[in-house]
Amino acid sequence: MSATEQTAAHGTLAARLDTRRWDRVETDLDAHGNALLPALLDHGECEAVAAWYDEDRFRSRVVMARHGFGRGEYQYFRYPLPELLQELRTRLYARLAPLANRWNEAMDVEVAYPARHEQFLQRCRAAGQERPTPLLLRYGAGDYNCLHQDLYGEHVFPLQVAILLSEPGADFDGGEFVLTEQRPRMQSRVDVVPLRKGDAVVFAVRHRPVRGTRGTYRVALRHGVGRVRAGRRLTLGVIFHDAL
Ligand SMILES: O=C(O)CCC(=O)C(=O)O
Ligand SMILES: [Fe+2]
Repeated sequence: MSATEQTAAHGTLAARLDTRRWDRVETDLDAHGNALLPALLDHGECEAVAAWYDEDRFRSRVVMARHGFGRGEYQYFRYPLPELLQELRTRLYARLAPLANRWNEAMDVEVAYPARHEQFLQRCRAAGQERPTPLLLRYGAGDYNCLHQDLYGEHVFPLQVAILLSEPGADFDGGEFVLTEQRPRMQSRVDVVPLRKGDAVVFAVRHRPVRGTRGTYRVALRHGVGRVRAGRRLTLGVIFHDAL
């Protein structure tokens, strides 16, 4: 079955996104700084996207060990993005922009995000952030991704999405997606997100607002991937701001 036929079997991406409980996604993001979107892609789509890794679709490749980022590698797509990825990026942005605006208001950040992704990309471009940031990551046995934040310039959209393309327990072991939160004057807290093949996680890029007894404060987040114990693990990363 082709990727297009698989999409038809699972409903169009637009229909799949429309039937999600976005109110619950927002509740989870507000409470935990991350939310699971189960089965965002079907297995056929995951395999098709994973196969892109060996195709000529990228502007650059990063070997993580060379930069102290961990072990494994990733590639940044070049424009134009593959249609499925372009559609994911545009549609997810539109769903998440209202929450991003609410978060900024809560954190007293005077940046408002436009309703459409293309309008936000124009703002990025005007500041020299023109290079696409969506990426495909590939890990083998022994690989991991150190805790980090995906910041690429002055303009930052506060949420991003990662989609697991491989099946834990079958394609790989270990390799858990983890998030840490650094709260002011407190010890760090960790959250492990139990992703299956095709599931996505939406998470805070850098900060999120937390309501305390004396008003709202800002918590700093970082994300990473624990050591892959065996097999191969691929992820599609959807970041909404472009890079310098
Ligand atoms: O491989 C992963 O699950 C993490 C990928 C990542 O760091 C990202 O999408 O920004
Ligand atoms: Fe990342």
